[in-house]
Amino acid sequence: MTAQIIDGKAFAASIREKVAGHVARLREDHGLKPGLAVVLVGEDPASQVYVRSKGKMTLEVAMASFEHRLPAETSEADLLALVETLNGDPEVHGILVQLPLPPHLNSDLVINAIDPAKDVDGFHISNVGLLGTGQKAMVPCTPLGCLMMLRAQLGSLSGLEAVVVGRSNIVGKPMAMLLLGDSCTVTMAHSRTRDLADVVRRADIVVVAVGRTEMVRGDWIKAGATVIDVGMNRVPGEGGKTRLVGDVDFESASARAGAITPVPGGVGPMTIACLLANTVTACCRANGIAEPEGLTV
Ligand SMILES: Nc1nc2c(c(=O)[nH]1)N[C@@H](CN(C=O)c1ccc(C(=O)N[C@@H](CCC(=O)O)C(=O)O)cc1)CN2
Repeated sequence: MTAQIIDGKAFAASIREKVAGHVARLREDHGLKPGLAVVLVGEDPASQVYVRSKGKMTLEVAMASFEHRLPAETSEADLLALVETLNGDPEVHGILVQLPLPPHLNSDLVINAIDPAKDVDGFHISNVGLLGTGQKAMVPCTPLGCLMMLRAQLGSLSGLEAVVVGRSNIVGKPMAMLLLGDSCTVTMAHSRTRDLADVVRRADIVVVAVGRTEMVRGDWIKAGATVIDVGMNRVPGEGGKTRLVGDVDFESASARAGAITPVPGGVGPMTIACLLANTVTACCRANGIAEPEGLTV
């Protein structure tokens, strides 16, 4: 079997187009302009790239973009004061603090200082609790993007066996909650799971977010399974350059899977598209306007 490639880049473009339509309607019908504030502390090169993309794409869908770049040595008190200001700013509907933060800053403390209604990352403890109890939450962008791709690929997920490899707060745990919400039978596995290959082999859906280069091999994949690779690992490439590879060995896995996301061009682009979608959702909720269909779960 040769897997169908799930084109996250094209899917993300279609979501951004939908978001742009909703932004136009919010302006025409309600005089509203959704605004997203992104806070970057320090100069981590990858974070700088992501924050630049977020700002550019926010403007492309005609939302307001507020970028705050702070020096690496910013104190926790100063960062918390900025979050407080953004919480009170009526032009800001979504707040995102780019992770990772420099080690002297407590990211849990900072994230939990964000107004949960503006927490477009869905990382605030209130949103985690709402998602975990099946209530209306802000849903973390990467797992939201994965769920959208799975639904588009498979239709109903009800009753399917799903294995999530990786237990991070940003991807693994919320992904498991979302799959449970869609009535999958969910197993959470991780790098210390015994007989991991056998656990993965029983899955109709495999989501891998474990941060280990090409750890999941083709012979771990059940024939016809849908494989979502969230991994983003930089490895040496040709001519002294680096290249990006996932947590799944793409070549061998695509020989067995029914469908698979590539890296790059799979899950990554969905993350920013879902961030824009969450900002529209937050703006609607803040103003008592019915939320557009299809932008969240
Ligand atoms: N506050 C947050 N911090 C971080 C998040 C997050 O969701 N919220 N996620 C990641 C980084 N991230 C967005 O912030 C992100 C990662 C990757 C991509 C992406 O489009 N990747 C491309 C490849 C890009 C490249 O070549 O480097 C792809 O996979 O095709 C977008 C956003 C950590 N921090």
